[in-house]
Amino acid sequence: MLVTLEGLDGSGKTTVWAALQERYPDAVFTREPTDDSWYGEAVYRSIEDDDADSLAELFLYTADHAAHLTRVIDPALERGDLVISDRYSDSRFAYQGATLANSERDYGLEDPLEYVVDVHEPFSITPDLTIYLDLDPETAAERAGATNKFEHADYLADVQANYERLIERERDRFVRVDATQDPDAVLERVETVLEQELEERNGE
Ligand SMILES: Nc1ncnc2c1ncn2[C@@H]1O[C@H](COP(=O)(O)OP(=O)(O)OP(=O)(O)O)[C@@H](O)[C@H]1O
Ligand SMILES: Cc1cn([C@H]2C[C@H](O)[C@@H](COP(=O)(O)O)O2)c(=O)[nH]c1=O
Repeated sequence: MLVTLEGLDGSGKTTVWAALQERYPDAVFTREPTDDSWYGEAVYRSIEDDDADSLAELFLYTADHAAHLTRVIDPALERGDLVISDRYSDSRFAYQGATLANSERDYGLEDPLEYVVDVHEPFSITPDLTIYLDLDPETAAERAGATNKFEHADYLADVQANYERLIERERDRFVRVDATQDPDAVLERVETVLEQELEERNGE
């Protein structure tokens, strides 16, 4: 089963992801951008470049995703492992959807979010469950510390709007968790959601 954690920068995904490792010692814990491949390194270079071309950046993230699927996700799912990823394709749909929409250059994309979804369609795997840590853009930017070009409230507001579009059309896959709660309460809620999903699947 593939479970993904999504949300704005600073919403607490990595905090939850790290805590879940104690609860699920046999699961495969992974993340995007990857932090153990040259594809991921290329993505981090782009994140640091305020003038990066938005379309090129989309394809760097997508290349990292493709290699991540081949190297980590596919084999783990084939073994029947539980996979928990800190960010996954919805991050691309929401973030690059917003970046492309706001780009100075006109790429001729009618609906950037749909374009990014379509790029993934032939080769990617849709998660079984996506936990969305819901936080307002201002608090998210504050918690994240505004250390990169994405961590600003006005940009994160556009990203949030894109996440809402994604949630609206896949209500069964997404579970929203209130990320304004204290970290223990957030973790407890995430664990409950995950347990319920695992029980349902085991009972099938
Ligand atoms: N529920 C919470 N309440 C208050 N602060 C939190 C909460 N969860 C995490 N934090 C703090 O917010 C900051 C960002 O948390 P974290 O790195 O887990 O977020 P993230 O969603 O993974 O961010 P990013 O996407 O930018 O990597 C950290 O300082 C963390 O300690
Ligand atoms: C996977 C992915 C990530 N991003 C952005 C979101 C963050 O600002 C950075 C780095 O991610 P981290 O969780 O803070 O380490 O990259 C993105 O724009 N598109 C993506 O697909």
